[in-house]
Amino acid sequence: MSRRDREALVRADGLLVGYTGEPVSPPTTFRLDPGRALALVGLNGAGKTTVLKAVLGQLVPVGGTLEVLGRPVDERSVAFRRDVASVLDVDAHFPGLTVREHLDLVARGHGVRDADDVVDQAVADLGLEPVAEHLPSALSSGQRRRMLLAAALVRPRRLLVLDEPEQRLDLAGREDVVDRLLEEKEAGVGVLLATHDPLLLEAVADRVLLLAADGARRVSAAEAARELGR
Ligand SMILES: Nc1ncnc2c1ncn2[C@@H]1O[C@H](COP(=O)(O)OP(=O)(O)OP(=O)(O)O)[C@@H](O)[C@H]1O
Repeated sequence: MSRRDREALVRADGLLVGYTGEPVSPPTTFRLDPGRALALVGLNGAGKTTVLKAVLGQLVPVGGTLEVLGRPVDERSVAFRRDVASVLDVDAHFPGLTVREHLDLVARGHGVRDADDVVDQAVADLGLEPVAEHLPSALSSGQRRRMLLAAALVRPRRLLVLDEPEQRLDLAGREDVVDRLLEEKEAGVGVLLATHDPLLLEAVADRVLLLAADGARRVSAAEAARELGR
């Protein structure tokens, strides 16, 4: 394996993902390097989330090879849990903790030393100040989504996996996410996302992989954004 290959955060080769042994999308081949962003696009049901679940170790691939951080996925390993942050479409939060308490718990649970500063920054970046002391039940769906995104940003990470981070966000929220993801890339984090948002594609994605029934192929961000904008 070359040094470049060893440094890849994700390498998929002929990857087939699906449920009960049945692939839901064509084989996909891609790699993601530090400081880069790869976007998966495609129609509803094309298999984007399923690919992300395989990368996160929530599903065993049906075929092909998949390596994350240089080895087959083992989501139980300490290194994997330390280095991989994700936000899927799951409302994963503690109902009895305020926004700030939730973020603080995530940061401290991951051993972040300057947790107070990191949490303050994420609260500000995601526009959560007005609701920082609120319980999740008192948040709008977009504010809850912002909290979940913030939770991924208060913990250490080398790889950030996001499933449609634009969901339920207003334009200002989507612009906040763009700004944060550009900072993530700048800091050397690799970003793997599924999205339907032309803004994210054009502003953040370095590569775009289109999943379609007749095969997966690379398209330009502009081409994908045009398709999605229709
Ligand atoms: N738990 C499951 N068991 C069986 N099939 C599933 C399961 N979850 C999803 N599928 C099927 O897998 C296919 C791909 O779903 P997936 O959620 O990956 O699509 P997607 O590209 O993320 O779509 P969307 O744009 O709607 O989020 C769909 O046909 C879906 O019905």
